[in-house]
Amino acid sequence: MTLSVLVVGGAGYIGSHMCHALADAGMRVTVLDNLSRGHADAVAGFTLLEADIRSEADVRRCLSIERFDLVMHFAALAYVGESVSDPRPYYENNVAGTLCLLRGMLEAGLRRMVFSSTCATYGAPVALPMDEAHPQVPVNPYGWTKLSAEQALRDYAVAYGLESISLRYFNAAGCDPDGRATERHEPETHLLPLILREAARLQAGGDPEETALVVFGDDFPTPDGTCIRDYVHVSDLCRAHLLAGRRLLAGQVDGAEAYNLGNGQGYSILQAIASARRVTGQDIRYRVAPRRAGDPAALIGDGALARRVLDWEPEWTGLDEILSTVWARMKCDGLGVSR
Ligand SMILES: NC(=O)c1ccc[n+]([C@@H]2O[C@H](COP(=O)([O-])OP(=O)(O)OC[C@H]3O[C@@H](n4cnc5c(N)ncnc54)[C@H](O)[C@@H]3O)[C@@H](O)[C@H]2O)c1
Ligand SMILES: O=c1ccn([C@@H]2O[C@H](COP(=O)(O)OP(=O)(O)O[C@H]3O[C@H](CO)[C@@H](O)[C@H](O)[C@H]3O)[C@@H](O)[C@H]2O)c(=O)[nH]1
Repeated sequence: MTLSVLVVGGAGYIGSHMCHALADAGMRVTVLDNLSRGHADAVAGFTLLEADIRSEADVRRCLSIERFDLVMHFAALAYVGESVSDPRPYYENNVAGTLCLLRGMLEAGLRRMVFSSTCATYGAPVALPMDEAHPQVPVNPYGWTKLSAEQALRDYAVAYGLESISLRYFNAAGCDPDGRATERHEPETHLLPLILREAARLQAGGDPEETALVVFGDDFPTPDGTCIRDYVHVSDLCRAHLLAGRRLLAGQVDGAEAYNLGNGQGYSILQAIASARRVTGQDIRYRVAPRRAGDPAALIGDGALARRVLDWEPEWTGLDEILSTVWARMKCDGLGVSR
Protein backbone atom coordinates (compact mmCIF):
# COMPACT_ATOMS: atom_id res chain seq x y z
CA MET A 1 0.00 0.00 0.00
CA THR A 2 1.38 3.43 -0.91
CA LEU A 3 1.63 5.68 2.12
CA SER A 4 0.33 9.19 1.72
CA VAL A 5 2.04 12.14 3.40
CA LEU A 6 0.86 15.74 3.70
CA VAL A 7 3.89 18.03 3.69
CA VAL A 8 2.78 21.28 5.29
CA GLY A 9 5.17 24.08 4.30
CA GLY A 10 6.49 21.78 1.59
CA ALA A 11 7.27 24.56 -0.89
CA GLY A 12 10.01 25.94 1.39
CA TYR A 13 13.66 25.06 1.67
CA ILE A 14 13.59 21.95 3.87
CA GLY A 15 10.04 20.95 2.90
CA SER A 16 10.84 20.83 -0.83
CA HIS A 17 13.81 18.57 -0.13
CA MET A 18 11.49 16.41 1.97
CA CYS A 19 9.07 16.00 -0.93
CA HIS A 20 11.82 14.41 -3.02
CA ALA A 21 12.97 12.22 -0.12
CA LEU A 22 9.41 10.94 0.41
CA ALA A 23 8.90 10.29 -3.29
CA ASP A 24 12.25 8.48 -3.41
CA ALA A 25 10.95 6.29 -0.57
CA GLY A 26 7.87 5.42 -2.65
CA MET A 27 5.38 7.59 -0.78
CA ARG A 28 2.64 9.79 -2.23
CA VAL A 29 3.27 13.46 -1.52
CA THR A 30 0.78 16.31 -1.20
CA VAL A 31 2.04 19.80 -0.36
CA LEU A 32 0.09 22.41 1.63
CA ASP A 33 1.71 25.85 1.48
CA ASN A 34 0.53 29.45 1.33
CA LEU A 35 3.62 30.36 -0.73
CA SER A 36 4.37 33.29 1.59
CA ARG A 37 8.01 32.18 1.75
CA GLY A 38 7.99 29.15 -0.54
CA HIS A 39 7.94 28.67 -4.28
CA ALA A 40 5.45 26.73 -6.41
CA ASP A 41 8.19 25.73 -8.86
CA ALA A 42 10.16 24.17 -5.99
CA VAL A 43 7.49 21.47 -5.83
CA ALA A 44 6.78 21.10 -9.55
CA GLY A 45 5.55 17.55 -10.14
CA PHE A 46 3.94 17.27 -6.70
CA THR A 47 0.32 18.08 -5.86
CA LEU A 48 0.31 21.59 -4.37
CA LEU A 49 -2.63 22.81 -2.29
CA GLU A 50 -2.29 26.56 -1.91
CA ALA A 51 -3.68 27.09 1.57
CA ASP A 52 -2.97 28.79 4.87
CA ILE A 53 -2.72 26.89 8.15
CA ARG A 54 -4.16 29.90 9.97
CA SER A 55 -7.46 29.35 8.16
CA GLU A 56 -9.78 26.67 9.57
CA ALA A 57 -11.58 26.48 6.23
CA ASP A 58 -8.34 25.97 4.32
CA VAL A 59 -7.13 23.29 6.71
CA ARG A 60 -10.48 21.46 6.60
CA ARG A 61 -10.54 21.57 2.80
CA CYS A 62 -7.02 20.16 2.51
CA LEU A 63 -7.51 17.43 5.09
CA SER A 64 -10.73 16.27 3.42
CA ILE A 65 -9.00 15.60 0.08
CA GLU A 66 -7.79 12.21 1.21
CA ARG A 67 -6.93 10.32 4.36
CA PHE A 68 -3.27 11.12 4.93
CA ASP A 69 -1.24 8.55 6.84
CA LEU A 70 1.11 11.18 8.21
CA VAL A 71 1.47 14.95 8.46
CA MET A 72 4.92 16.54 8.30
CA HIS A 73 4.67 20.11 9.53
CA PHE A 74 7.37 22.49 8.25
CA ALA A 75 5.22 25.62 7.85
CA ALA A 76 6.49 28.52 9.93
CA LEU A 77 8.19 31.85 9.86
CA ALA A 78 11.76 31.05 10.83
CA TYR A 79 14.05 34.07 10.97
CA VAL A 80 15.45 34.71 14.44
CA GLY A 81 16.19 38.44 13.91
CA GLU A 82 12.81 39.17 12.30
CA SER A 83 11.01 37.44 15.16
CA VAL A 84 12.52 39.99 17.55
CA SER A 85 11.61 43.05 15.47
CA ASP A 86 8.16 41.75 14.42
CA PRO A 87 6.93 38.92 16.68
CA ARG A 88 3.20 39.14 15.85
CA PRO A 89 3.28 37.12 12.60
CA TYR A 90 5.51 34.61 14.34
CA TYR A 91 2.92 33.90 17.01
CA GLU A 92 0.13 33.93 14.42
CA ASN A 93 1.78 31.52 11.98
CA ASN A 94 3.82 29.32 14.27
CA VAL A 95 1.50 29.05 17.28
CA ALA A 96 -2.03 29.91 16.11
CA GLY A 97 -1.39 28.29 12.69
CA THR A 98 -0.09 25.10 14.28
CA LEU A 99 -3.07 24.95 16.66
CA CYS A 100 -5.43 25.40 13.72
CA LEU A 101 -3.68 22.59 11.82
CA LEU A 102 -3.85 20.33 14.89
CA ARG A 103 -7.54 21.09 15.33
CA GLY A 104 -8.17 20.08 11.71
CA MET A 105 -6.18 16.89 12.20
CA LEU A 106 -8.17 15.92 15.29
CA GLU A 107 -11.45 16.64 13.49
CA ALA A 108 -10.32 14.51 10.56
CA GLY A 109 -9.14 11.71 12.86
CA LEU A 110 -5.47 12.14 11.89
CA ARG A 111 -3.14 11.53 14.81
CA ARG A 112 0.44 11.39 13.56
CA MET A 113 2.72 14.37 13.05
CA VAL A 114 6.41 15.00 12.52
CA PHE A 115 7.04 18.58 13.64
CA SER A 116 9.92 20.88 12.64
CA SER A 117 11.22 22.19 15.91
CA THR A 118 14.51 23.87 16.58
CA CYS A 119 17.46 24.21 18.91
CA ALA A 120 16.22 27.79 19.33
CA THR A 121 13.85 26.32 21.92
CA TYR A 122 16.85 25.82 24.24
CA GLY A 123 18.03 29.41 24.42
CA ALA A 124 21.45 30.20 25.89
CA PRO A 125 23.43 27.03 26.48
CA VAL A 126 24.12 25.92 30.04
CA ALA A 127 26.17 23.01 28.64
CA LEU A 128 27.54 22.10 25.20
CA PRO A 129 26.73 20.03 23.26
CA MET A 130 23.07 20.38 24.19
CA ASP A 131 21.05 17.22 24.67
CA GLU A 132 17.27 16.91 24.84
CA ALA A 133 17.28 17.35 28.64
CA HIS A 134 18.82 20.84 28.30
CA PRO A 135 16.49 23.48 29.81
CA GLN A 136 14.21 25.06 27.22
CA VAL A 137 14.32 28.80 27.87
CA PRO A 138 14.32 30.56 24.48
CA VAL A 139 16.06 33.90 24.02
CA ASN A 140 13.98 35.05 21.02
CA PRO A 141 10.28 35.06 20.09
CA TYR A 142 10.85 32.51 17.30
CA GLY A 143 12.13 30.01 19.88
CA TRP A 144 9.14 30.69 22.14
CA THR A 145 6.69 30.04 19.30
CA LYS A 146 8.31 26.69 18.52
CA LEU A 147 8.42 25.76 22.21
CA SER A 148 4.72 26.64 22.51
CA ALA A 149 3.93 24.31 19.62
CA GLU A 150 6.01 21.53 21.20
CA GLN A 151 4.11 22.00 24.46
CA ALA A 152 0.77 21.80 22.65
CA LEU A 153 1.93 18.51 21.09
CA ARG A 154 2.82 17.17 24.55
CA ASP A 155 -0.56 18.18 25.97
CA TYR A 156 -2.51 16.90 22.94
CA ALA A 157 -0.73 13.54 23.22
CA VAL A 158 -2.00 13.10 26.78
CA ALA A 159 -5.50 14.43 26.17
CA TYR A 160 -6.28 13.36 22.60
CA GLY A 161 -3.81 10.58 21.79
CA LEU A 162 -2.09 12.66 19.11
CA GLU A 163 1.29 11.04 18.46
CA SER A 164 4.15 13.25 17.38
CA ILE A 165 7.86 13.50 16.95
CA SER A 166 9.40 16.96 17.25
CA LEU A 167 12.74 17.17 15.51
CA ARG A 168 14.87 19.95 16.94
CA TYR A 169 17.14 20.84 14.06
CA PHE A 170 20.30 22.79 14.56
CA ASN A 171 21.21 24.97 11.52
CA ALA A 172 19.96 23.48 8.26
CA ALA A 173 22.44 23.83 5.41
CA GLY A 174 23.36 22.49 2.01
CA CYS A 175 21.17 21.33 -0.82
CA ASP A 176 20.18 18.18 -2.68
CA PRO A 177 23.40 16.73 -4.15
CA ASP A 178 21.29 15.60 -7.16
CA GLY A 179 20.30 19.21 -7.83
CA ARG A 180 16.52 18.70 -7.55
CA ALA A 181 16.00 21.27 -4.76
CA THR A 182 17.90 24.08 -3.11
CA GLU A 183 17.66 26.89 -0.55
CA ARG A 184 15.92 29.93 -1.97
CA HIS A 185 14.91 32.45 0.67
CA GLU A 186 14.03 36.00 -0.41
CA PRO A 187 15.24 37.99 1.32
CA GLU A 188 18.06 35.65 2.31
CA THR A 189 19.15 36.24 5.88
CA HIS A 190 21.03 33.00 6.61
CA LEU A 191 24.76 33.14 7.06
CA LEU A 192 25.97 30.37 4.75
CA PRO A 193 24.04 31.36 1.60
CA LEU A 194 25.16 34.95 2.13
CA ILE A 195 28.80 33.88 2.38
CA LEU A 196 28.46 31.92 -0.87
CA ARG A 197 26.72 34.84 -2.58
CA GLU A 198 29.73 36.95 -1.68
CA ALA A 199 32.01 34.28 -3.19
CA ALA A 200 29.92 34.31 -6.37
CA ARG A 201 30.17 38.10 -6.54
CA LEU A 202 33.95 37.87 -6.32
CA GLN A 203 34.11 35.11 -8.92
CA ALA A 204 32.16 37.42 -11.23
CA GLY A 205 34.91 40.05 -10.80
CA GLY A 206 33.50 42.00 -7.85
CA ASP A 207 35.82 44.14 -5.73
CA PRO A 208 36.76 42.30 -2.48
CA GLU A 209 36.88 45.64 -0.64
CA GLU A 210 33.20 46.23 -1.37
CA THR A 211 32.09 43.15 0.49
CA ALA A 212 28.39 42.69 1.13
CA LEU A 213 29.05 40.20 3.93
CA VAL A 214 28.39 41.37 7.46
CA VAL A 215 29.35 39.51 10.63
CA PHE A 216 26.91 40.32 13.43
CA GLY A 217 29.12 40.70 16.48
CA ASP A 218 32.70 39.66 17.23
CA ASP A 219 32.43 40.16 20.98
CA PHE A 220 30.63 36.93 21.95
CA PRO A 221 32.17 34.70 24.64
CA THR A 222 33.54 32.26 22.03
CA PRO A 223 37.20 31.60 21.06
CA ASP A 224 37.16 34.05 18.11
CA GLY A 225 34.31 36.22 19.38
CA THR A 226 31.80 35.18 16.70
CA CYS A 227 28.70 32.98 17.08
CA ILE A 228 29.05 29.23 16.85
CA ARG A 229 26.46 27.06 15.11
CA ASP A 230 26.11 23.35 14.30
CA TYR A 231 25.32 22.96 10.58
CA VAL A 232 23.30 19.91 9.50
CA HIS A 233 22.85 18.94 5.87
CA VAL A 234 19.27 19.12 4.65
CA SER A 235 19.48 15.57 3.21
CA ASP A 236 20.38 14.30 6.68
CA LEU A 237 17.39 16.19 8.12
CA CYS A 238 15.14 14.54 5.53
CA ARG A 239 16.44 11.09 6.38
CA ALA A 240 15.65 11.72 10.04
CA HIS A 241 12.10 12.68 9.05
CA LEU A 242 11.68 9.44 7.13
CA LEU A 243 12.88 7.47 10.17
CA ALA A 244 10.60 9.46 12.47
CA GLY A 245 7.67 8.91 10.10
CA ARG A 246 8.29 5.17 10.02
CA ARG A 247 8.44 5.09 13.82
CA LEU A 248 5.06 6.82 14.02
CA LEU A 249 3.52 4.58 11.37
CA ALA A 250 4.84 1.46 13.14
CA GLY A 251 3.00 2.54 16.29
CA GLN A 252 6.25 2.79 18.26
CA VAL A 253 5.61 6.32 19.53
CA ASP A 254 3.78 6.72 22.78
CA GLY A 255 2.86 10.37 23.13
CA ALA A 256 5.11 13.23 22.07
CA GLU A 257 8.79 12.55 21.50
CA ALA A 258 11.57 15.02 20.68
CA TYR A 259 15.01 14.50 19.18
CA ASN A 260 17.93 16.78 18.39
CA LEU A 261 19.28 16.74 14.86
CA GLY A 262 22.82 18.07 15.15
CA ASN A 263 26.29 16.92 14.14
CA GLY A 264 27.82 17.74 17.51
CA GLN A 265 30.35 20.03 15.88
CA GLY A 266 30.25 23.80 16.05
CA TYR A 267 31.69 26.30 13.57
CA SER A 268 32.14 29.96 14.34
CA ILE A 269 31.18 32.51 11.71
CA LEU A 270 34.85 33.09 10.95
CA GLN A 271 35.40 29.34 10.59
CA ALA A 272 32.44 29.19 8.21
CA ILE A 273 33.99 31.97 6.13
CA ALA A 274 37.31 30.10 6.10
CA SER A 275 35.53 26.95 4.97
CA ALA A 276 33.83 28.84 2.13
CA ARG A 277 37.21 30.29 1.09
CA ARG A 278 38.56 26.73 0.76
CA VAL A 279 35.52 25.48 -1.16
CA THR A 280 35.22 28.41 -3.56
CA GLY A 281 38.85 29.53 -3.84
CA GLN A 282 37.66 33.12 -3.34
CA ASP A 283 39.20 35.64 -0.94
CA ILE A 284 35.94 36.32 0.88
CA ARG A 285 36.09 39.45 3.08
CA TYR A 286 33.58 40.72 5.64
CA ARG A 287 32.87 43.67 7.85
CA VAL A 288 31.80 43.50 11.47
CA ALA A 289 28.52 45.04 12.65
CA PRO A 290 26.85 45.02 16.08
CA ARG A 291 25.23 41.84 17.37
CA ARG A 292 21.85 40.84 15.95
CA ALA A 293 19.17 40.73 18.65
CA GLY A 294 18.15 37.25 19.82
CA ASP A 295 21.36 35.38 18.93
CA PRO A 296 22.73 32.91 21.48
CA ALA A 297 26.56 32.74 21.42
CA ALA A 298 26.78 29.03 20.65
CA LEU A 299 24.44 26.21 19.66
CA ILE A 300 25.86 22.72 19.28
CA GLY A 301 23.66 19.66 19.29
CA ASP A 302 24.10 16.26 20.87
CA GLY A 303 22.40 13.93 18.39
CA ALA A 304 23.03 10.72 20.34
CA LEU A 305 19.35 10.10 21.15
CA ALA A 306 18.31 10.33 17.49
CA ARG A 307 21.15 8.00 16.59
CA ARG A 308 20.09 5.48 19.22
CA VAL A 309 16.31 5.56 18.92
CA LEU A 310 15.76 6.57 15.29
CA ASP A 311 18.93 4.91 13.97
CA TRP A 312 19.82 8.25 12.37
CA GLU A 313 23.34 8.57 11.05
CA PRO A 314 24.24 11.89 9.39
CA GLU A 315 26.25 11.48 6.21
CA TRP A 316 27.42 15.08 5.83
CA THR A 317 29.39 16.04 8.90
CA GLY A 318 32.02 18.47 7.59
CA LEU A 319 31.18 22.06 6.71
CA ASP A 320 33.39 22.02 3.57
CA GLU A 321 31.37 19.10 2.17
CA ILE A 322 28.07 20.72 3.11
CA LEU A 323 29.03 24.00 1.42
CA SER A 324 30.31 22.12 -1.63
CA THR A 325 26.80 20.84 -2.38
CA VAL A 326 25.54 24.43 -2.64
CA TRP A 327 28.55 25.81 -4.50
CA ALA A 328 28.26 23.01 -7.10
CA ARG A 329 24.62 23.93 -7.63
CA MET A 330 25.43 27.65 -7.87
CA LYS A 331 28.08 26.93 -10.49
CA CYS A 332 25.55 24.89 -12.50
CA ASP A 333 23.22 27.88 -12.33
CA GLY A 334 25.93 30.17 -13.64
CA LEU A 335 26.74 31.58 -10.18
CA GLY A 336 23.73 33.87 -10.15
CA VAL A 337 21.76 34.21 -6.95
CA SER A 338 21.35 30.65 -5.64
CA ARG A 339 18.15 29.08 -7.01
N1 LIG B 1 16.33 26.52 8.18
C1 LIG B 1 16.79 26.18 9.38
O1 LIG B 1 17.99 26.28 9.67
C2 LIG B 1 15.86 25.60 10.42
C3 LIG B 1 16.41 25.16 11.63
C4 LIG B 1 15.54 24.67 12.61
C5 LIG B 1 14.19 24.57 12.37
N2 LIG B 1 13.68 25.00 11.19
C6 LIG B 1 12.24 24.86 10.95
O2 LIG B 1 12.06 24.08 9.77
C7 LIG B 1 10.89 24.51 9.06
C8 LIG B 1 11.24 24.79 7.61
O3 LIG B 1 12.27 25.79 7.58
P1 LIG B 1 12.76 26.37 6.17
O4 LIG B 1 14.12 26.93 6.40
O5 LIG B 1 12.52 25.36 5.11
O6 LIG B 1 11.75 27.58 6.01
P2 LIG B 1 11.04 28.13 4.68
O7 LIG B 1 10.60 29.51 4.98
O8 LIG B 1 11.91 27.91 3.50
O9 LIG B 1 9.77 27.18 4.55
C9 LIG B 1 8.59 27.37 5.32
C10 LIG B 1 7.41 27.18 4.38
O10 LIG B 1 6.21 27.33 5.15
C11 LIG B 1 5.30 28.11 4.39
N3 LIG B 1 4.38 28.76 5.32
C12 LIG B 1 4.69 29.71 6.25
N4 LIG B 1 3.58 30.10 6.90
C13 LIG B 1 2.56 29.37 6.39
C14 LIG B 1 1.16 29.33 6.62
N5 LIG B 1 0.58 30.13 7.54
N6 LIG B 1 0.39 28.47 5.91
C15 LIG B 1 0.96 27.68 4.98
N7 LIG B 1 2.27 27.69 4.68
C16 LIG B 1 3.06 28.53 5.38
C17 LIG B 1 6.16 29.09 3.60
O11 LIG B 1 5.52 29.60 2.45
C18 LIG B 1 7.36 28.22 3.26
O12 LIG B 1 7.19 27.56 2.02
C19 LIG B 1 10.37 25.70 9.84
O13 LIG B 1 9.33 25.26 10.66
C20 LIG B 1 11.55 26.17 10.67
O14 LIG B 1 11.13 26.79 11.86
C21 LIG B 1 14.48 25.50 10.21
O1 LIG C 1 24.48 38.14 7.35
C1 LIG C 1 24.58 37.46 8.38
C2 LIG C 1 23.64 36.49 8.74
C3 LIG C 1 23.82 35.80 9.93
N1 LIG C 1 24.88 36.06 10.73
C4 LIG C 1 25.08 35.32 11.98
O2 LIG C 1 25.29 33.95 11.66
C5 LIG C 1 24.73 33.11 12.68
C6 LIG C 1 23.77 32.17 12.03
O3 LIG C 1 22.66 32.94 11.57
P1 LIG C 1 21.54 32.36 10.58
O4 LIG C 1 22.18 31.69 9.43
O5 LIG C 1 20.56 33.46 10.32
O6 LIG C 1 20.88 31.18 11.45
P2 LIG C 1 20.22 31.23 12.90
O7 LIG C 1 19.90 32.61 13.33
O8 LIG C 1 21.11 30.42 13.80
O9 LIG C 1 18.82 30.52 12.65
C7 LIG C 1 18.69 29.36 11.83
O10 LIG C 1 18.97 28.26 12.63
C8 LIG C 1 18.08 28.10 13.73
C9 LIG C 1 18.61 26.95 14.55
O11 LIG C 1 19.83 27.41 15.16
C10 LIG C 1 16.69 27.85 13.16
O12 LIG C 1 15.77 27.57 14.16
C11 LIG C 1 16.26 29.07 12.35
O13 LIG C 1 14.99 28.83 11.77
C12 LIG C 1 17.28 29.30 11.26
O14 LIG C 1 16.96 30.51 10.57
C13 LIG C 1 24.07 34.08 13.69
O15 LIG C 1 24.99 34.33 14.72
C14 LIG C 1 23.87 35.36 12.90
O16 LIG C 1 23.87 36.54 13.67
C15 LIG C 1 25.83 37.02 10.37
O17 LIG C 1 26.78 37.27 11.09
N2 LIG C 1 25.65 37.70 9.21
